[in-house]
Amino acid sequence: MGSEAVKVVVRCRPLNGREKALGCRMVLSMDVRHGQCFIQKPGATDEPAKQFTFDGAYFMEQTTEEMYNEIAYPLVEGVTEGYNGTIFAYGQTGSGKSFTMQGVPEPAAQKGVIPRAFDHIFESIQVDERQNAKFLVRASYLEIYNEEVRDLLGSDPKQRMEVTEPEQLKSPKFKV
Ligand SMILES: Nc1ncnc2c1ncn2[C@@H]1O[C@H](COP(=O)(O)OP(=O)(O)OP(=O)(O)O)[C@@H](O)[C@H]1O
Repeated sequence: MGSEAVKVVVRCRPLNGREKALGCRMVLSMDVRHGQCFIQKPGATDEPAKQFTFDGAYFMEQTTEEMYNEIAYPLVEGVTEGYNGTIFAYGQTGSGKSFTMQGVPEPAAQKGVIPRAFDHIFESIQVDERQNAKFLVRASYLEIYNEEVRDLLGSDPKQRMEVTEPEQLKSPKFKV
């Protein structure tokens, strides 16, 4: 994978029970090695498939473990060396964002990006051999849904937070 500052990868989940019951068919295929997706219009076999290329492509059988090792690992490794890094999942409802980021405990290969990043960071801290090195790890867990912000670790995760921009700081700040 190249050395661009921003990388975009795509993941395809299997059809769910509801989609199968409705008789939906998979219209997507992938060339995983080249990060390419092909979308074939149903019933239009004479039309060429629409083709899209990403920095990475993950199809149904690929695990979060593979995704983490290829995409997130180098980024989190950079964070342990003092660089900033962001991973975010984007997609319509039910597309698999939580499955990828939070994951499921079983099978182990589908453990999510967030718990993997936590393990990775704390392992790096444990093996850091610098004398007197101190580490501060902070975590917050916010939901932004329909322009509304909620603190999911707050005493009332349903309480809506106000987004303000203090004049002095000139940077956005969340306030309850
Ligand atoms: N790669 C995958 N393999 C198997 N099942 C998956 C995969 N991705 C998602 N699923 C399943 O699809 C369903 C929807 O996924 P998920 O809840 O992660 O979607 P979401 O994008 O977080 O949705 P929402 O925006 O509504 O919260 C879940 O039942 C999840 O277990």
